[in-house]
Amino acid sequence: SGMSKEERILSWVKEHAMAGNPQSVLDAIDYYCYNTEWAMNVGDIKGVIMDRIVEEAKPRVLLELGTYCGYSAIRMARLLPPGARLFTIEFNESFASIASQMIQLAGLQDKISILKGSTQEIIPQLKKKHEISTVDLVFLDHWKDRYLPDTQLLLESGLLRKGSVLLADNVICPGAPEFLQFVRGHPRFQCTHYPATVEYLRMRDALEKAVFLG
Ligand SMILES: O=C(c1ccccc1)c1ccc(O)c(O)c1[N+](=O)[O-]
Ligand SMILES: [Mg+2]
Repeated sequence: SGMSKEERILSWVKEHAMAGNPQSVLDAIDYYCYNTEWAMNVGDIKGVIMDRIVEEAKPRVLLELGTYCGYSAIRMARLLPPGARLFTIEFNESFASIASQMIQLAGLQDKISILKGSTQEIIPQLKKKHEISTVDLVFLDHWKDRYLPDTQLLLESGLLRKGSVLLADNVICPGAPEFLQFVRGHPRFQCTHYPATVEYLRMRDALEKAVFLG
């Protein structure tokens, strides 16, 4: 009974953002989560680091693991040129519904496709079902113990090409130690660590970028 936290965030955004203005949607989510209720959006501090990495990589096919309310999908898609596409996988039905409405409000529904289901079932289907050859950038932000198995699945599925960028949230907090050890020790990944803070808090966190060398 009653609204979920994610529904409360969505109604705040509907009241305070401007339709068709992605930045105003991001700002409204961040304002609510700084001032009213914490939520696990990547946020503005790590978001600015993400912006730079996406702008440098100029990806045309993006994959996100863990949509939640759509904040990071909107953050990345707002930077993309016409024709670029972002596919985002979400297991939780209510999160997917909230995200769909956020993305609609941002006016980015033509760039973003929400794929409902688990990463382990959807990743192997991407080539056939969504006519994807390889992905240029992957943002990992789902359950932290899935970062490593899903990275291995991406490799096995032939979805990474020379220069594909893996960008992982929360490698410090909550942490993804097995993923970090794997990519940092792997001869075909070039890793960069971006220290930051947990969204809306002062606690330390970081993004890790791992570029596949082919
Ligand atoms: O796991 C949590 C978590 C753990 C405990 C309590 C609340 C959230 C979390 C925290 C910050 C994140 O950026 C994030 O992506 C997640 N997550 O669930 O994927
Ligand atoms: Mg996160």
